[in-house]
Amino acid sequence: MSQALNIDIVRKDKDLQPPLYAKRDIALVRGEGVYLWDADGTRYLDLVSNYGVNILGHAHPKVTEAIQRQAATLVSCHQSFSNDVRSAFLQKLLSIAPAGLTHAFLSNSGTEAIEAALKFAYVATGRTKVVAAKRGYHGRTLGALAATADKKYRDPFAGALAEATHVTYGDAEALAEAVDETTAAVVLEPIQGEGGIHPAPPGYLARAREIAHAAGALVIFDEIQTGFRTGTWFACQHAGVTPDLMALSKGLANGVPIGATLMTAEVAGALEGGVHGTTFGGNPLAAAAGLATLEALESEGWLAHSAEVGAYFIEQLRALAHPKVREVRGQGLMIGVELKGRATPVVRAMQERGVLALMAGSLTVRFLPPLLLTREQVDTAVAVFAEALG
Ligand SMILES: Cc1ncc(COP(=O)(O)O)c(C=O)c1O
Repeated sequence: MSQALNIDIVRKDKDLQPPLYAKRDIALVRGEGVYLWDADGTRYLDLVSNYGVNILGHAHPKVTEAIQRQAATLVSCHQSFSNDVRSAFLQKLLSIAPAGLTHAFLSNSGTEAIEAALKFAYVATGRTKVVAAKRGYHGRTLGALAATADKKYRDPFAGALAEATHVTYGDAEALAEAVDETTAAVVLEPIQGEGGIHPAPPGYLARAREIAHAAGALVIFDEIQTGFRTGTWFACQHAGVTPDLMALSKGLANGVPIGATLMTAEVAGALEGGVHGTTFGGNPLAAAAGLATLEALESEGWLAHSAEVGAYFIEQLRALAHPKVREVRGQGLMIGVELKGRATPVVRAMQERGVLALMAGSLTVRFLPPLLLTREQVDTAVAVFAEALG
């Protein structure tokens, strides 16, 4: 394929949409496993996996087969009708959920999963105030945006956002001060993703649950980015803390749009018809992809693999002891390298060398690869990262 073809696609993609994204200058057209190809036929090692979505890599045979089979059977089915594949998916999802989360509402994205969690917490508590964390990211619909901290996203909509207080992540004292008898929910990521890959300090999630419950508020864990990626099904399982509501999306169906809001029987019991709804949520296509994804994660042993390879990745990054690196943080295959300077040039230099990485904030290079990554591919990634640092 010619260079002109790639540039032409990039230009149209850019010109025909509102300018909401800082575009990278390649057009990706195909993926297989941990690799992506652009329209010119250049191959990239994918440490982005669509911002953490393609947990089983691209075109995983079992997920592809499930999608093809379901596409030829029944794509769409409103949740007012029952469906065989949706039932099987829900059963599987709730069987791996932390004990106590017994019901799930299905939607189509991360922000929708949070939006539902907030509404359910409002209804279950009869309150509307949210306490969330500085650096926290929970999506950009108006409800979810109230919980998101970044002023850049919030300020244009300040007048339209629900009441929310943002406290320093990891500071239980600050949380205890902010939570009161008007608080519906405390919303936290077990590891902050967009905010720079910051794992919760030991004991923080358990303390947050205690503080919330003492005030009659609920705890929402946002596992949209952490889910399936940290060596266990869910990151809160490392801390042994179960929330009242848990939001999932990204990796859950390996690329088919999906969101899920898991909840306790108590929260489910407080909801009634009309509280929330969606036309596409729970569609059989996404359910089939989700079921195949969860089954493959389990039967092929990818959680244990990601714990092992992730620890190796972190070890190799730390071993670089590069003077431009401030800190390496993460768990499993959710890894951030905070630099002493801007991350953009490093991410760009890696792309030029055939490795795709992400930013998290302006200083952190973020790696969210498919769990399929091997030690050899880690070695390549670390060598390219070191070269890109200069
Ligand atoms: C922790 C977290 N919550 C919520 C979201 C929003 O998900 P979506 O972009 O699917 O709406 C994201 C997306 O990056 C996320 O990382």
